[in-house]
Amino acid sequence: MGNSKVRDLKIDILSDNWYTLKKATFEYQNKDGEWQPQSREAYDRGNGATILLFNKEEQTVILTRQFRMPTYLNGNETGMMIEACAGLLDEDSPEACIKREAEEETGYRIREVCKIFEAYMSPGSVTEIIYFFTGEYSREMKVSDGGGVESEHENIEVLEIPFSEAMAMITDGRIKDGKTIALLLYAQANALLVPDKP
Ligand SMILES: Nc1nc2c(ncn2[C@@H]2O[C@H](COP(=O)(O)OP(=O)(O)O[C@H]3O[C@H](CO)[C@@H](O)[C@H](O)[C@@H]3O)[C@@H](O)[C@H]2O)c(=O)[nH]1
Ligand SMILES: [Mg+2]
Repeated sequence: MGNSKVRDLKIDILSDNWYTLKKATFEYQNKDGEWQPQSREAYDRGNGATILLFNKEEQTVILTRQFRMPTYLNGNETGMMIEACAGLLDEDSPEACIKREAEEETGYRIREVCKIFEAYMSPGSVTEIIYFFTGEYSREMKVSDGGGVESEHENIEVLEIPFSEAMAMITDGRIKDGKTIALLLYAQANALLVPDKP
């Protein structure tokens, strides 16, 4: 931590049930040099990784569909979300995490992944940084049905969708997940799904 405009930082834990809700109390030096007391809450659920699995030949991407309670509480009629495969790092590196999650959630054992960027997805309220990857998949990489970890009741549906359809799903609102939109737009901007010239 190296911001000289922040001093006297204290952290209180407001909730420590599944993840951690923290309250940071501190002073922030404003433009006039005055120190102002502030407090901000931050939800800490660790960091995560996500991946766009794509197949250039077939022009398809692998996405997942699952129930997300927080969206159900905020206007998502069914609570179902279409998302790129993603997971929390736990003790793993981002690359090891995303390979593990890809296999658990989608059933594909991906050999090579490419880190494209990292992003705080909700910097005013959630501490999490997400590491973004892309990876090519093909039939022979499929080692199981995926679906997520049984004991965690993940109930994840695996979808294989034409890339053009996935892009249309952003526009018509069927895809409403920030990390998934970022990955699909990245793929379009960088022509990832454009077939190799013969
Ligand atoms: N019992 C219990 N389980 C929880 C709770 N919150 C989450 N879980 C479970 O913990 C597991 C976490 O699964 P991961 O695959 O590791 O993470 P994720 O939920 O897919 O999260 C990913 O996507 C999120 C949304 O975009 C990201 O925020 C996150 O960083 C990550 O990328 C899931 O089975 C989820 O249901 C909780 O409060 N209680
Ligand atoms: Mg997940």
